[in-house]
Amino acid sequence: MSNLPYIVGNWKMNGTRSMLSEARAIDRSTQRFPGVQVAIAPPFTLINAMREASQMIGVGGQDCHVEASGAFTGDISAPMLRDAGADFVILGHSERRALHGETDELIRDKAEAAQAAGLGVIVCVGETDGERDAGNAESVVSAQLDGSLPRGENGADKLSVAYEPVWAIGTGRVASTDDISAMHSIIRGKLKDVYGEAGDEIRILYGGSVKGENAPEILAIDEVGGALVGGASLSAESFLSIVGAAAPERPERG
Ligand SMILES: O=C[C@H](O)COP(=O)(O)O
Repeated sequence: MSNLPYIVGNWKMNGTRSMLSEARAIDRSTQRFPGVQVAIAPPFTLINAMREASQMIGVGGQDCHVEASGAFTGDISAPMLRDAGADFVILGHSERRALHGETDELIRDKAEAAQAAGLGVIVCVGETDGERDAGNAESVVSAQLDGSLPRGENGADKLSVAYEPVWAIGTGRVASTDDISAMHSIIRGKLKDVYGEAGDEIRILYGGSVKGENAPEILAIDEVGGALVGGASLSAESFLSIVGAAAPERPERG
């Protein structure tokens, strides 16, 4: 299990082949930051091309089906992601939970299927603003973790958790450092309950309006092991400013 800071770009439903130039630029510059693990989850259509166009960065999917194959029109399975060159998959993103009705149980099944296929998994959790205003942020996130974390002997393998308060996604509003710190500590406690000692090694990413300007402060928070980045991952320049903020030392020349 790597303990490098993990900076993951989620391109969501953005990007055609013309955007591979951004991925190439990110890949080239990532060589200057050996102390950071960098990855991008493009749309399914770009996974294979991005894998072939890059050497340093991880490439991942944004979702997968529970089954390995079958009559599931429009879906993509975990072994198919592997076959296309993906290393990992993002599961349970709030947009999938809200717009596709994904339940904790389904996300857990997907996570276990992805791990069985050899993929790393990023399980996303996070409360809405209504849930936070009602004082329920902690209980909502805890319940999401209880329901959606992969179990079984190797559940902690290549697993990360992304805390993304829904109200911070794409809004320019960022959770306060105190709130991020408090929630990440709660998540760490839960991971230790579920996985024992292995729960200490799982990286907990923050996501929600992370930019180059706020990344240094966010990434310095105890228990923040990286960032899941949406909008700012779509250009090499803005994404690399976040990667640079995660680098423990000055970049190597190049
Ligand atoms: O997966 C990424 C998150 O939804 C964050 O998106 P954002 O950086 O555009 O707020």
